[in-house]
Amino acid sequence: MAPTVNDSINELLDVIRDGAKASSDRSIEVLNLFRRLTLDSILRCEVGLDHSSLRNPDDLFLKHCKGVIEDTTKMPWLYLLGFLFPTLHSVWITVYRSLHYIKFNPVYWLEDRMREVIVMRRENKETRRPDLVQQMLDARFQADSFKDIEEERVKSDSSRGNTLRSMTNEEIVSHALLFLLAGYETTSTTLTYIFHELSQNPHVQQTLRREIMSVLPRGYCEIAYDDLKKLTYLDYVIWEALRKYPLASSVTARQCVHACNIHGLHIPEGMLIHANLWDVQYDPRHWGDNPHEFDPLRFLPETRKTRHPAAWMPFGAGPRSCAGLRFALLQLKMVLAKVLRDFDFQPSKTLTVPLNLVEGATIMPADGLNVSALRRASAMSELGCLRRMSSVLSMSDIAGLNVGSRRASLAATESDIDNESNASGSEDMDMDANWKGYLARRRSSRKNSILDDEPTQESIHDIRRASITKGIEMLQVKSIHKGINMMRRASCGTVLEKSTGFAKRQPSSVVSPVLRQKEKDDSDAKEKLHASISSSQTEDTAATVSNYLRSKYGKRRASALPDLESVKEFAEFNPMQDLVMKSREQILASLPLKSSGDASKCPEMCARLYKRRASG
Ligand code: HEM
Repeated sequence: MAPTVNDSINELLDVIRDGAKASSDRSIEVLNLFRRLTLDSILRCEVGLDHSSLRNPDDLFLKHCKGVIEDTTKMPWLYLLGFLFPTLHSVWITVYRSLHYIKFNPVYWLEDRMREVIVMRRENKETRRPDLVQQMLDARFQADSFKDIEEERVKSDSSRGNTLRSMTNEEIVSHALLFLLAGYETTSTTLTYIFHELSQNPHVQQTLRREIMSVLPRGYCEIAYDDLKKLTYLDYVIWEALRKYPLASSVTARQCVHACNIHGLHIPEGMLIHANLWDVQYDPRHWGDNPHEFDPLRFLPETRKTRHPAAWMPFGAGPRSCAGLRFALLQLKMVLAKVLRDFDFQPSKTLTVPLNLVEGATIMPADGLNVSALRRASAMSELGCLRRMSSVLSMSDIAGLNVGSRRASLAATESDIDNESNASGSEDMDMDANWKGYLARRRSSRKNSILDDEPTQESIHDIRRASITKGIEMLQVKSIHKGINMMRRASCGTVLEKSTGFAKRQPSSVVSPVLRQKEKDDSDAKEKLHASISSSQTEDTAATVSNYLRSKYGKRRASALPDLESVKEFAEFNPMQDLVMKSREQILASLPLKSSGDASKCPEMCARLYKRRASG
């Protein structure tokens, strides 16, 4: 499942990027986006439909799912009657169905599509795939265990006794529909609330991002399931959002089976009981004096231990609690981990707080949610990662380049450098084309099939190799400027300065004096390099470029964080930050260093400062 969800999230990243670019304050409406994401994931994981409502906002599945949820907000009287008079449920269902003759009911459209898929999957044995529908098709039960729902059928066929039976098509259709709607609406609304809280609480967003970056540093394309388990603060953020917004509280009703007394309150048999989750999850007895505050640290293990187990139950409780809990949590974690690596979220100018909520099947923001999505300089989408890999791996080839024979191209004028920036755009396009071509081929190969092949290691490997080859080609066949440009891009966490064309680091608050000196030396080297390129001193320039590139980028690994940031992010996230920084300062002070050049001679410092990987 994780690779399938990964695919959808990669598409989401592109849509966020494009959507934010198109708006003046980079704001995007995320509720609708997340609905499209969760719809795509659930359709892929549940019924094997290769679907992309993220790419196609007019998608019919999306339209009808939205229609179902909207109906639940427009006809609350019918749902209320259902709750008040549950024994008359067959009447309410008939009323609901009859309304179809007045107004088209989107549930029927979805039911028909599910039926088509299931009939087709049952008839065509070659369409097997590891999804939920397949499990239902394969399932076998004791006929007796279905007495309740199949009473008529089992009675009339009593001679069969304990024979096994499979699920009927109609049973599978109704389960599939339930999973589709439950999976589509709840997770997307939860994501919306989480992004709202993150944009309102920048310190939480920052801490969470640091944790994510420390476990999944730049260069990681796919997120492995095991890595997600290491993200504990991410868990706290999700749990706290589900505490503050128990959006599915309206579906936690139970019917009393035996009359009983609870704390003196008599509950007769057959009575419908509804847990008021909003009261429970804001109760100061469990959550302290300020339950309205968004504080993920409420879920620290020691605090959790002392709390009543039923004080938090956004997924319901007991044997009939949410059947999609694990899937929902997996998806929430993957989306947050990937999106926060690439974007910084802030409240949009048009946002009004508190959110205007509306009740339907779930409790959701009535007007969606607008947030501003700012792409981070270090954004590392799958494509970016491939680009960077190709840039970095090509370094082994640059050593072999005959720099001297490229004098002509090194004698570049200022306008050449500008052209080079444009050319780098075309390289980007080449790489984009590589990637898009690969996706298009994958899609067209599945065009007439409902089957979605999982991306194999091989296919990922192929596209990587293609990008690397492309990068090497650029360096060898074209000019060295393009090589330089690629090396520049290899240094992530930097901003490009158009005027000089060289990377300049963001100022860092936690940088030791020696590291500062190193930065200064770096920037001096860059200026010298640029000056020599501009003044066409070809012989010197060739040597300078070659030395500069080798010393600066030659040994960097694709998955490594830039040295300064690695140390900074690790240290800032670590609660031992002060101790770490102090001990490092002490080590630095005790070293006999005269210049930053000496630093590289000191193995201890190299080990501590320069070669540490964030994942180390
Ligand atoms: C953050 C996301 C989600 C929340 C907050 C949520 C919440 C709930 C709640 C409160 C219930 C009622 C439980 C009870 O009565 O005790 C429920 C039931 C259910 N949920 Fe979820 N859910 C989420 C995601 C999902 C997903 C992604 C799926 C499917 C893929 C799903 C499928 C179901 C199903 C099938 C039931 C009915 C279980 C039964 O009656 O036995 N849910 N959910």
